[in-house]
Amino acid sequence: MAANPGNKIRNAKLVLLGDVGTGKSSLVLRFVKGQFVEFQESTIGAAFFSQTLAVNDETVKFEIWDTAGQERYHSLAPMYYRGAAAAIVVYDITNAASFTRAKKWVQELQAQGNPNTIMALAGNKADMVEARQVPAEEAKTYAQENGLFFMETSAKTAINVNDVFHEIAKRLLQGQQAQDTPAGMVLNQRPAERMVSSSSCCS
Ligand SMILES: Nc1nc2c(ncn2[C@@H]2O[C@H](COP(=O)(O)OP(=O)(O)OP(=O)(O)O)[C@@H](O)[C@H]2O)c(=O)[nH]1
Repeated sequence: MAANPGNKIRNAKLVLLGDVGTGKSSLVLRFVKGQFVEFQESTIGAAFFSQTLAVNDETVKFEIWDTAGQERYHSLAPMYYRGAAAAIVVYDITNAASFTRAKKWVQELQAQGNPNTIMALAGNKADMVEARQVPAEEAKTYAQENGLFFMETSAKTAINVNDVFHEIAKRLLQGQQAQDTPAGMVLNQRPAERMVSSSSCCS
C-alpha cells in the first residue's frame, strides 16, 4: 500500500551479519534492486544500501550495512551493529557450520549490541531443500528461545525476502509507538515514498 504524502519517514540502521557465502549481499540485492546473481562477489569490508518501505501510512527508510562474512573482517563488525535498530543474522540452510556461526553472532549482539535491536534470523537458500543440513524446526526453536523472529528465505527465488524487511519495519514502528525515542531511529517529516530510493557504495 502506498503511503500518504507528508507522512513520517523513520530512518532505521539495519545490519546483516553471518558467515561467508550465506547470501547476505544477495538478500540485500534482492530487496533493494529485485535482482539475483549466481556469482555474487564476496563483500570486502562492508557495503551500504538504502531502501524505503511503506507500512500502512508510515515509511521506514532502511540504512543497510551489508557486512563481509570473512573472518578477517570480524573486528569491523561492531562499527556496523552499534546503534543498529535491527539486525538480520543470516545462515545457509545447506551449511550446518553457518548456523553455528549465526548463533555466535546472536551471542555477540546480545552481549555487545543494543538490547532494543530487533533481531531476525534468516535461513537463506531455502530453494535448495534437497541439500538441507539445518532443520527449520531447530532454527525456529532456537529463534524463539533467543528473542529473534525466524524466516527461511531465498534470495534466488525471492521467497520471504521482502517479508523479513517488512516484519522488521512493522516491529520498528510498533516499538516507536511504545517508546518515545528508540535507539537507532530518527524521525523526519518528508514526502512519502514506497521502495523508491536505493543506493550503494563502499563494496
Ligand atoms: N541457490 C541459492 N544461492 C544463493 C542464494 N543466496 C545467495 N546465493 C549464492 O551464494 C553465493 C554467496 O552469496 P553472497 O550474497 O555473496 O553471500 P554473502 O553472505 O554476502 O558472502 P560474503 O560477502 O562473502 O560474506 C553466491 O554465489 C550467490 O549467488 C539463495 O537464496 N539460493
